[in-house]
Amino acid sequence: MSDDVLVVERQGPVAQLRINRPRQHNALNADVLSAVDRALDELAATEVRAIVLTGTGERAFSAGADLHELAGLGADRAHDVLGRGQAVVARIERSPVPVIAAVNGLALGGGFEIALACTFAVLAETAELGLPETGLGLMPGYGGTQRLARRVGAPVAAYTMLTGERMSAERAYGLGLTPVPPVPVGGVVDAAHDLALRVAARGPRAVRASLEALHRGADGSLESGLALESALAGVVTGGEEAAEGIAAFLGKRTPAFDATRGGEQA
Ligand SMILES: CCCCCCCCCCCCC/C=C/C(=O)SCCNC(=O)CCNC(=O)[C@H](O)C(C)(C)COP(=O)(O)OP(=O)(O)OC[C@H]1O[C@@H](n2cnc3c(N)ncnc32)[C@H](O)[C@@H]1OP(=O)(O)O
Repeated sequence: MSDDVLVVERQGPVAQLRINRPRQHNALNADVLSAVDRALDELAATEVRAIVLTGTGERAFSAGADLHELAGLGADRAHDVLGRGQAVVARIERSPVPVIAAVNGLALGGGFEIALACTFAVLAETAELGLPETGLGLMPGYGGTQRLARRVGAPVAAYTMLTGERMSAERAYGLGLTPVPPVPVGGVVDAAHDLALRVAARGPRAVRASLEALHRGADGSLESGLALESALAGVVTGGEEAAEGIAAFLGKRTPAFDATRGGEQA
């Protein structure tokens, strides 16, 4: 399951997608985004429980949209490709299993926007995040204007977009853009995999339902989110997985979630 521009590897319950255009600092072109879309399709049919997304090398996670591809795009075509690109990024955000970005270096423009759409990110100490588009007469187009403002507030989002100033991994951690402290660049993929394995060891249907509540709840009011949470929590609590998890705790043993049937999909 690999295309040249995207390398897909399975390691037990965890899959790794690696953007593989190191000479262009892993710039995102149509081939990369289409390959990500295909990989998500293929992985949806498997029992994968977490996905790690990273880039080849230690210089860049991704330097953003491919500027060669952007050059000369007319407004209509740009609107079309933006829409397709946004759809792939939204798919990452709404993945039923967590997508963990292992940000192995520069994440600029669309590269930062993709990292923002991931469930969470592990940053290399050398990582720098930025939205340089306005300096090129462009603007963020893969959700950065919306997701960054929702994550850190409009003033920091505006400053990042309007100055193009990059933020360090430490600054991003301080802003809450990552739940874990930055790690040495040589260990960022391993750190993301370790996190993925921690998630993969938990109740898979409970994880999926928790993510579904988080994602779908973000779209509406607190009231509608609470109603969604109680509906999902009801199914999960009444399921075989919860029965196994509780029995394992009371029996002072490790839960065998793999042995539980899908039951009613949460
Ligand atoms: C499902 C279908 C979807 C279709 C999608 C099609 C595209 C649609 C576009 C939609 C747009 C959405 C919104 C997002 C916009 C952007 O992301 S705009 C780009 C923002 N990124 C940048 O501005 C970063 C540009 N790069 C740099 O600043 C520097 O390269 C660097 C990353 C800081 C590294 O510098 P340095 O180490 O000095 O290396 P360089 O010599 O500059 O680069 C090496 C080669 O890599 C090429 N390159 C680098 N970045 C890009 C890029 N973004 N696109 C294309 N190519 C890039 C660079 O040109 C060099 O190439 P050569 O000169 O041939 O060696």
